[in-house]
This record gives sequence, structure tokens and C-alpha cells, in this order.
Amino acid sequence: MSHITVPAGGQKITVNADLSLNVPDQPIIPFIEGDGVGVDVTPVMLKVVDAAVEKAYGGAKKIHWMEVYAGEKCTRVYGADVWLPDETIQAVKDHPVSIKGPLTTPVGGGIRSLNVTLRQELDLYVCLRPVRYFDGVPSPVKEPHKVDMVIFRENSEDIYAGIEYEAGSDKARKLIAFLRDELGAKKLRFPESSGLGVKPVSREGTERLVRKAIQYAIDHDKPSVTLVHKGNIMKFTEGAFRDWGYALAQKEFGAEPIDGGPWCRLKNPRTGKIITIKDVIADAFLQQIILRPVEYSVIATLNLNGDYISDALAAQVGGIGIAPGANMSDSVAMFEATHGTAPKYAGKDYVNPGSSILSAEMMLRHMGWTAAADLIISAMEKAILSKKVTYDFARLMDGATQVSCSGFGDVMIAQME
Ligand SMILES: NC(=O)C1=CN([C@@H]2O[C@H](COP(=O)(O)OP(=O)(O)OC[C@H]3O[C@@H](n4cnc5c(N)ncnc54)[C@H](OP(=O)(O)O)[C@@H]3O)[C@@H](O)[C@H]2O)C=CC1
Ligand SMILES: O=C(O)CCC(=O)C(=O)O
Ligand SMILES: [Mg+2]
Repeated sequence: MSHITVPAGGQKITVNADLSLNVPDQPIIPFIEGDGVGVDVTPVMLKVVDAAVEKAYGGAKKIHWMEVYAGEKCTRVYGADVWLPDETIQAVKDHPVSIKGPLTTPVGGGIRSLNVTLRQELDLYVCLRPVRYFDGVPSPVKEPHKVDMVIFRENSEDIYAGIEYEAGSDKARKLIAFLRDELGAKKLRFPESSGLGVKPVSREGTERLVRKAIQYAIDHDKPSVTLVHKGNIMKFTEGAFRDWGYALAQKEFGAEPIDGGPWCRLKNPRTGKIITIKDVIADAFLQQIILRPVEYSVIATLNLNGDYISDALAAQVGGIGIAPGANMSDSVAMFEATHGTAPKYAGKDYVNPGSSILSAEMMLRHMGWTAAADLIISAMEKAILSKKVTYDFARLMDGATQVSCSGFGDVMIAQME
């Protein structure tokens, strides 16, 4: 039996042959509330978005939200052990724009990540996470305004593929025997007690991600694309990512090696400016972004690196309370905050709804509803400057008035007047 109620009066967003969107004035947008603080941030996000759309278009446009289920709430609606029903997957496939709250993934056992499953099921191979500074946000670095980066995290491969075998299991033993006997792998230090994980990284997966990153740099007039990898150690996965990335830049975008390579450069066909394609090893990158963030703009990286880099960069501009994102294929986009379920704050109307609201802002821009998106950005800027902020900012900001999660949403809406 279906538990999804299709909102009356709404229409589907559709995708044209050239992959552009056809967005009706009354679009249906599916949302997943999310676990943990999802119950706090998602309703605030919906309210702020509705207010911005109403204000921007005076009633001529309206989103018809359609709740679909995944995670803990889903097990209450559909029954025990139903974490991600087929009809949810079908709904987000059929509606090319959707938004989700965070979903819990237990550590060390239990269900595999529903977030990763959704990305894999829909082949949402780009995790796009822009990192920018809002004036007045407390930051641990001296010059947070110099952080202006956009992360393109490969979202479908790497060790997130979930191919792993528990220590001591038959499969782990078989694989260890195969590695040792058939492939000559002699360096397993403790074979009897090793768990094993497989890290697939493909040329196709790399190329489609790097292609999007370079195209983004062209479209948004960015000065560089940096391939971040650990290719000195993992030569045929992370190292191959770097090599395939450079090759793609040369083959498809006409990039030319600088001083014999491997860095290369291309002329932006829109602006005539130079875009540098470069690479850096991930550990060095994590210190460079603190010491010299201006040297980095668009970042293309693999799944695990991108996960770490997302939170690290977010911290430089105020934390994951204000870090938005999108998971995208060529035709489907599912927006979500960078943070997780923050269980200790769940249901307390406490955390910052900013990440979720800014993810919705990205969604509105993706739909071409620029006036509403602009309104959200200006309301966020003014709300922060008014110093009426949630605990995460208030604890580091002189003279702040701490407000609740819903309170911050109301402060934002008041700024739209
Ligand atoms: N896409 C998704 O759905 C994601 C899901 N997860 C899942 O979430 C669960 C919890 O993961 P965990 O590692 O604790 O990471 P979380 O991102 O949930 O929380 C870590 C810390 O970040 C801060 N934080 C998180 N959200 C907010 C917010 N909205 N406003 C202000 N501060 C915030 C809090 O810091 P402080 O304690 O300093 O206040 C919090 O304790 C796990 O099951 C994990 O798998 C994790 C990431 C993404
Ligand atoms: O799937 C999860 O639980 C964690 C995902 C995550 O940390 C991320 O996508 O940034
Ligand atoms: Mg993460």
C-alpha cells in the first residue's frame, strides 16, 4: 500500500531532451524529513522556502511539497525494517528535483548508509558542495572571507561502494587466499584478523566528475580546478583519478600542459580567461586550505576525500550548521545538508537550520527560481548580521542573542519583509 500522498494541484517538473528543466509554477517537490535533527531543520526549511517563494512571486508560484519516506520515520510508517521503500526511490526518480534531511547510518554494523544507497540508486554521481563565507559568522581562521571553494565529490565509487568483508568471515578468508595465492599479495600483516574493503575507481567515473567540475569552472568564471587525491600511495585508484582527470582536461577541453605538465591550462571559451587545472595530494591540501585558501577554487576529488574535505572546509566558514549541498546526476538532483543527524540535539529545536535552508536555496537556483533564491541569501546575510543566531554561532559570537532552530527561521522570514 502506498504511503505517499500526491499533492492535489501540483505538477511534475520534467526534463527536456537537452537536460534542461521544465518547471511549472506549481511544482511537486518530494522531501524526506530525515532522522535526528531532520525533525527540527526540515520543517523550518519548508517554512522559509515557502515564505521566500511567496514573497518573490506574490502567489504566482508555489511549491507543492510531497513527503516521501526513508530512515527511522519510514520504519514507523511502513513497518519494522523498511528503511527505503521502492516507492520512495521511484518518486525521487520521477521527480527530478527533491530535497532530503539527514539519515542515520550505524557504525560498524547494521544497515548500510541510506544516503549512499540513494546516491547509487539514482546514480547521483556528483556531490556538489559550495563553501562560502557569510559576513559576521564566527570562524576559527583569521581570514574566512578568503575561503570560496566549490567541492565536486565523486559520489558513486571509492570505498563507499560498500564492497567489504568482515574480519574472520568466510568471504574475507577466501579473498585473502585469492590475493595471496593468485595475485602474489604478500603484505597482509595480520591475515587471520583482517577485514577487507575494495576501492573501485574507474576512468568513466572520474571523467564524468571532472568534466562537470571543469564545465562549472567555465560557466562560473572560476580560475582553477584542483584534483585532490592520495595518488602517491594508492597509485591505481587515486593516482589514476589524477591522470584521467588531466587527460580529460586535455582531450575534451583543449587544456595544454604548463612547463611540460602535469599542470595544464585552458582558455575559458566564455570569458577568454585562463583556467588552471592542477593537482595536490590530499594531506597537503588539508593544510594548504587553512594557510592559503585563495589558491583553491573548484575542487574535484574522490568520495572519501570529498567527505572529509566537506566538513573541514565548512569549519573554516562557520561549521556544518551552514554547509549546503546537492547530489546530482545529469537529470536528477537531490539536495541535502552536509551535516548528519546530530543525535544529541534531535527534537530539541536547537540546531542551525542554515545548511538545510541553503541547500533549498541551491535547489531554487537549480529550478531557475532565482528571485526566491536571492531572497534566501539576503535574508541569511541579514539574519547573521542581526546576531540572532543558533547556539553554534552564538557560542563564538560577541553580543549574540541565541535563538532556536525555528526561531532562526522566523528571523530569516522577518528579514524578507
Ligand atoms: N547526508 C547525511 O544524511 C549524513 C548523515 N550522517 C549520519 O549522521 C549521524 C551522526 O553523525 P555525526 O558524525 O555525529 O555528524 P553530524 O554531522 O550529525 O554532527 C556532528 C556535529 O556537527 C555539529 N552539527 C551538525 N549539524 C548541525 C547543525 N544543523 N547545526 C549546528 N551544528 C551542527 C554538531 O556539533 P557540536 O557537537 O559541536 O554542537 C554535531 O555534534 C551518523 O549516523 C552519520 O552516519 C552524517 C553525515 C551526513
Ligand atoms: O551516509 C552517511 O551516513 C554519511 C554520509 C556523509 O557523511 C556525507 O555524505 O557527507
Ligand atoms: Mg560527511
